[in-house]
Amino acid sequence: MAVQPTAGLSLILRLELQNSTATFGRLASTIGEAGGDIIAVDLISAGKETVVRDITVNVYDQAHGKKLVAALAALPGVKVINVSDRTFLMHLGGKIEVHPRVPVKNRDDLSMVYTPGVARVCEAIREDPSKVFQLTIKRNTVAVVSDGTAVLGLGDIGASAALPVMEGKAMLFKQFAGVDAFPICLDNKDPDAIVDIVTSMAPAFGGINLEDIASPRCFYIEDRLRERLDIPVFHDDQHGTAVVLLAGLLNACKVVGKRLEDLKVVVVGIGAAGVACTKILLHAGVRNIIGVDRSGALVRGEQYDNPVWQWYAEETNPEGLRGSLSDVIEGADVFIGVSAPGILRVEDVKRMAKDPIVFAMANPVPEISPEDAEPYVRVMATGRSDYPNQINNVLCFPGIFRGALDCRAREINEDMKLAAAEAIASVVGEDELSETYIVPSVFNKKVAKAVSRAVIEAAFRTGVARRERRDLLEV
Ligand SMILES: NC(=O)c1ccc[n+]([C@@H]2O[C@H](COP(=O)([O-])OP(=O)(O)OC[C@H]3O[C@@H](n4cnc5c(N)ncnc54)[C@H](O)[C@@H]3O)[C@@H](O)[C@H]2O)c1
Ligand SMILES: O=C(O)C[C@H](O)C(=O)O
Ligand SMILES: [Mg+2]
Repeated sequence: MAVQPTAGLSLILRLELQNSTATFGRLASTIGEAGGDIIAVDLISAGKETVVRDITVNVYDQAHGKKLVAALAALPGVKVINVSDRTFLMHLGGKIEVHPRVPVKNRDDLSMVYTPGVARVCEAIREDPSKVFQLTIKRNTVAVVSDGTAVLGLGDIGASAALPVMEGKAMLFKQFAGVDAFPICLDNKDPDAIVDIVTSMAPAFGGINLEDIASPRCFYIEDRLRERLDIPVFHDDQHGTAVVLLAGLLNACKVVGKRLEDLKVVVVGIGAAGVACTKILLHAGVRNIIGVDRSGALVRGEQYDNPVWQWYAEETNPEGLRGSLSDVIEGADVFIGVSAPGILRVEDVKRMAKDPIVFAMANPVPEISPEDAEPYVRVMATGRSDYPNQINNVLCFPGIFRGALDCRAREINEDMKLAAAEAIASVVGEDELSETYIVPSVFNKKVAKAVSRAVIEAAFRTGVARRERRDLLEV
């Protein structure tokens, strides 16, 4: 599926060029003709006969990058010295590190932060366990836990391969909401073992963000952990996604002038994200939702091995539509994809209702490319950073945990999620709303603040906050 060249695949080509404008001209036009997008040109060294330059080029995909490099290597006067991938360069050595909050400059400091002084702090926590929130990292630290079974849309790629995503989540927690998050990838797929491991490590954390754990195991793991722990347990692919989806849909409906209760919504991919998106939409008042997975639409009366699908079939698809995505998409107002790349065909988009809304949220490659869909849709969104309308759980998880940690919430409940969705939607003013601006940018500093404020309010309202309101001023 064609997507435009982006920074997601950006190459730095170190080239030795013969010192003539003709060489550079040929080089630039070869890159342009091959569909590469030149982002930067840097001079590394200059000699009499040759110069060495770094040319940064965005490409479509790896094959495109290879073709482009081969075309350059074939040019007279051009020698390819090295090709590096900027994304890989950003991952060298990992993306996060731990910093001490107080300096340890001498023996006095050492005897306070460490032995013997630390022992009194330990005793204080033993006497009053709630002091762990004041005297340790617990108050501001979240574990990002994955078993590597549903990493983005890449599937079960294992714990080590999941680590770059979990590090990325940890970075975003810190950058957008000041939350210290730690990536924990478990080389274990036994749901009960995962529950035991996470329960055992919970003392160090103020919250647990489950990430990229495949369904239906993710439902069991989250439910058990919520029963066993007194800190928020939040499966981001379920609830973070659902919150942002609802925020986007609230605003998209304003743009197209439709009401939630009148929509026909098709959700494809009835896994972690699809189930949670459906639940939040039902909660928000959407009545006609049809869920489609690999074997077609889920229909009441059928027997499914997955108990969550059994629930799903009972609660959705009021008209009992059967068949494939193509069969059920006729007349739909909204398509929500949380499944796999390229599964939505242009012909099917054309058969949706007037002013269709398409949220193709599979990562890293959406269900349909915006380039293919845009001519036929009114509002188009993906999960990616390189297109407008990024419906991605990063708009939710930093702020929702910020709020939960600050008021020391026991859990993140339905009211807190709805409040978060409304807060995200409200950051885009009515006068700013448009087809290409239904959710705020991830970089909009108002987002995490608005979300955490709304979440704290909802936590107090629903009685799950463990701090006094007045103490929040100290945060
Ligand atoms: N944009 C976001 O914020 C966001 C958040 C969460 C998940 N996602 C994306 O959604 C996708 C699913 O994630 P998940 O965590 O729910 O995974 P999951 O493994 O829990 O669920 C995926 C579901 O999609 C179904 N599926 C796969 N291929 C399909 C196809 N061709 N047709 C119909 N159904 C198909 C699977 O059977 C499964 O039920 C991934 O691509 C992920 O990157 C995006
Ligand atoms: O990681 C993302 O970009 C969003 C989401 O958590 C996903 O699994 O795709
Ligand atoms: Mg995820």
